[in-house]
Amino acid sequence: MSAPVVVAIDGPAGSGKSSVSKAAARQLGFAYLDTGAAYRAVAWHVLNQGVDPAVEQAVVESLDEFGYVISTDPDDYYVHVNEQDITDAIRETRITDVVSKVAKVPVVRQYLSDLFRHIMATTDKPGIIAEGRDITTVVAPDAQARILLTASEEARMTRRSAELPQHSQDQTASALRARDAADSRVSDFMTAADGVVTVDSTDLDYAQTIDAVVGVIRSRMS
Ligand SMILES: Nc1ncnc2c1ncn2[C@@H]1O[C@H](COP(=O)(O)OP(=O)(O)OP(=O)(O)O)[C@@H](O)[C@H]1O
Ligand SMILES: Nc1ccn([C@@H]2O[C@H](COP(=O)(O)O)[C@@H](O)[C@H]2O)c(=O)n1
Repeated sequence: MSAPVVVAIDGPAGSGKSSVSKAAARQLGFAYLDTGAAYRAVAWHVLNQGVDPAVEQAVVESLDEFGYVISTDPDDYYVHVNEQDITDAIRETRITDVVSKVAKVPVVRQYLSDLFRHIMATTDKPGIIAEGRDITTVVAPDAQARILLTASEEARMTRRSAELPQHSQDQTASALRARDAADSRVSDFMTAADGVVTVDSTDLDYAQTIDAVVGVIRSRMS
């Protein structure tokens, strides 16, 4: 069997990485890997164990008990830790607020990056789309298609606010800015590295963005 096509997509919070990657994977019959979900799962696990996410050594030790399973089927998506379904729990604000603290721990990054590479290499689908912050640059710099999915800060805030009507727009905007600022200290997902194609969705609707991403992937496969 030939090696799967690997597609790497990075971008800032709210740029559409998860929703667009999942839809593109469905269209192409590919697997879908949400790497942010893994960092969120570590954050959930750390809090669940009563560990302070700011204490690096304790976060690293918590990985010993981290029984992580993620689905890569875009039509049947779930995240489990130690057999508990945390698919929805990892989207809670209490997780989003601390995830950058665990994501900056080098041992956590190495542990998860190895796991991502293993999942990519062993997919039974003809290809896999992995999205996150450092997939084009660190996790899979040799991917067949590498995309930076961006949108203006204003567009990203508007989209995220629509998902969180219970929060004020100011609250949502400052949380998103703070997370991008913290994550930017670890990975560069605001500028495209050499060979990475930028798709700017600021003036595209959701369907147009999926078409643009699928178009880039198909162009790299032919
Ligand atoms: N081009 C677009 N036009 C309008 N809405 C969009 C577009 N792309 C994505 N969206 C919507 O924007 C919201 C944010 O998208 P999504 O959650 O996929 O972003 P993300 O980059 O994965 O964010 P995060 O990194 O914070 O998890 C979703 O509600 C999604 O449906
Ligand atoms: N490759 C990645 C992916 C994610 N992160 C960290 O996880 C957080 C959650 O990611 P979402 O895409 O689900 O919003 C993100 O804020 C980063 O802290 C990462 O470091 N590298």
